[in-house]
Amino acid sequence: MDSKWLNFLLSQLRLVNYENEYETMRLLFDKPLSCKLVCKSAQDLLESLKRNENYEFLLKDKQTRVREAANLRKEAIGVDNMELSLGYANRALALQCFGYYQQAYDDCECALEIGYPKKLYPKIICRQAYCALQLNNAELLTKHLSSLESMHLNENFRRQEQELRANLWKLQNQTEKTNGNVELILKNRDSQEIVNTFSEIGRYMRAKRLIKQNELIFSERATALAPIGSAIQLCNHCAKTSFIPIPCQHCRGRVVYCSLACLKAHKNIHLHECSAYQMQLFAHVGIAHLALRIILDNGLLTILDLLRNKQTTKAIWTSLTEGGDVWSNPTAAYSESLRMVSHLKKMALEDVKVFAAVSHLIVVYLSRYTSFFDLLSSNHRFNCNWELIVAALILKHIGQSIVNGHVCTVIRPKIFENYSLTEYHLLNEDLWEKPWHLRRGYLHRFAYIDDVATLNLPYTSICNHSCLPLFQPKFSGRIISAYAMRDIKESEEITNCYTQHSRVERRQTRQEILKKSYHFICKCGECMRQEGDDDVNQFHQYRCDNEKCRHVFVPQTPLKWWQRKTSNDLQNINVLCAVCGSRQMFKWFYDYQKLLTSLNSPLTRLRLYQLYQNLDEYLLAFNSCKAFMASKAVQEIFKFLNDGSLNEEDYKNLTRMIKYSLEYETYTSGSSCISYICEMTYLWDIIALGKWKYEHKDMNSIFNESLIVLGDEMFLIFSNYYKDFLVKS
Ligand SMILES: C[S@@+](CC[C@H](N)C(=O)[O-])C[C@H]1O[C@@H](n2cnc3c(N)ncnc32)[C@H](O)[C@@H]1O
Repeated sequence: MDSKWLNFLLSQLRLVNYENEYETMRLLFDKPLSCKLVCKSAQDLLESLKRNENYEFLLKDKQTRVREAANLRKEAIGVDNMELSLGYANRALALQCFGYYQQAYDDCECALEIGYPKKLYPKIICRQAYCALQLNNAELLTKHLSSLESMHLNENFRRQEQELRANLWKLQNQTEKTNGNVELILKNRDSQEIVNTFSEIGRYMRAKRLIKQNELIFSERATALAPIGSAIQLCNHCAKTSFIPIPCQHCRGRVVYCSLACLKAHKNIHLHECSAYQMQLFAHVGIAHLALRIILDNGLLTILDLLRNKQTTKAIWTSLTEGGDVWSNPTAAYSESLRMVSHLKKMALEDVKVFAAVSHLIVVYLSRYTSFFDLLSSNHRFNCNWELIVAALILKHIGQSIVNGHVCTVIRPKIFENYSLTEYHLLNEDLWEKPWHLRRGYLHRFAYIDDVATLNLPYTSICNHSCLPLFQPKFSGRIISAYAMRDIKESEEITNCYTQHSRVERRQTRQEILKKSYHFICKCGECMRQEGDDDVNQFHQYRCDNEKCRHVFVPQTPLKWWQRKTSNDLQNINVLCAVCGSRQMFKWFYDYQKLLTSLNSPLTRLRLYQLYQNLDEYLLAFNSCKAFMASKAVQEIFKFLNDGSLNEEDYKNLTRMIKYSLEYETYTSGSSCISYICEMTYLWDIIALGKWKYEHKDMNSIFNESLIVLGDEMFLIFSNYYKDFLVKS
């Protein structure tokens, strides 16, 4: 964030005691002179962001720009609308040939929308009609056939039209699928209830009846989401990660959608964000982006009716805060978000001031670059300071998101080298046999975990914390589903785990995080146990590498020393034997690490397997470091899988390493979690290639239990792979 602007703003914000969001933001909005100055400085900052962006874009050489433009399809520079529409139409054909009919259909729509040449209409309408047929959509097929009727068609298109018409009758009797099931699942909350303690602990969730292991406890659709990092692999509306992108025309493809339906559904939100994306504002504001989305996405505009009789700014604010009529409204979805807890009061004043500055900046942005405030004012009879209200709400939602925001963590394929927008994994022909069916030996490309978005989930957020998780979350786009990890008794509290759980992180570290970010001292069963760290320590047993000692010990700190990023960091590791006090040399680790960079040679791989086998001398029981080393080697060696250069010895050793990692995952986190599934992809590939035989009954139970946490599209990819290559092999 620009330090000159921030310093100036902080100097103007004379916050001595934090009272609430409204009073804090009033300090920036109420005094005319200072208000003018701070607005001007925010405006200058936004203009400079915009200038920098344009300048950087112009700096790129022409070739890069043309390539980017071609990738984005809709970039304004270098490509006119006609070229763009032909680009869409061509991509539609490619997608149609590949079997992505909905995506192909959407691309035809885009082409038509931006000026596809009239004389070529029969071609694109026939294409749409064909896709409609494949999608079993009789209504659309009828529509396109009737527009073809009024066109002059050459012999080829006339024949196509007749074939399509002959197929129409087959469709007309088919019943339409509905989304009723999804709606039902989202509303089904009958196994749990919410209790309010009216104390520090606040509200919590408890079971109303016995909930069985692996049972779905509840589902919730995020009211808002904000992409993490580069958004180009995430549909900004539904949060899917496997799709063929339709980018926004105006913000250089920084916002993409999985379908035209999502683009349209997100239109009223993006309307207020497009300019911000153009100037890359959201790259600077962190969690405040989610706060803004909570307001834009089914937020403030949905409750204007409830505010219509409030005559003053203060009256509006009062109704939105604790005890107010809108705040307490049991039916308004936005009220659920307003009721989430926030700890701004307990935070350092300096932090609150920075959040207030960012809230102010976003309001200046909305006011100068969008019509958001016109919309609010025109829908309200009285003259109120909406800028102040929105700034206070952004600050409120920032405070809430810090404590309640959920990270959407999913499995997805590793981004390919020289990645560009056209290389979305669904379009990568190396991977696919046909849509959603991978080629044999390619499942391990999905062994990556990524945080793709932050989500606002007011219902899930009611769950308090405990250090041993009770449910496993499944993220399918922006829908979270919570599955019981064990039987939950009637009246038992249904808790979530906000940190790393007690089998992978020690009590003190967990407690520090919870205190710092969530402002409470955890007294859960795990934290209160006398021998609280035994569960995690059992996975960190070493034999001292000092020849004179050789005792077994558990290091004090750092526990996961191998996670250091650079080799320099690794050299500075200071792990001491708890018995003799000598610093561990970890020669066995460094020798192993060195080999990881040259595994293209079978001899190096053989040497690595020997070193791996010798690890038991230093790493005891189920050891976290050994699991890390196994997983790392498997990852590296699998880079040579698809070019056929691995031999029988490799497969034997790989299988041994993968099984170790899987067992380690089962002991620490269980088999229904995405880190287990990542390790499992390697084993499935080995099985698919016929290099390891397994018991069908074992595999079936793994299949049923583990994949429960995969989002819908990943589930489809994994289950297709299972049916295509594992059941048959
Ligand atoms: C996501 S909210 C949980 C729901 C919250 N109790 C409510 O009333 O909305 C997180 C906050 O709840 C409180 N909390 C959660 N777990 C707790 C626990 N185990 N002990 C005490 N307070 C807890 C803390 O104030 C924490 O910052």
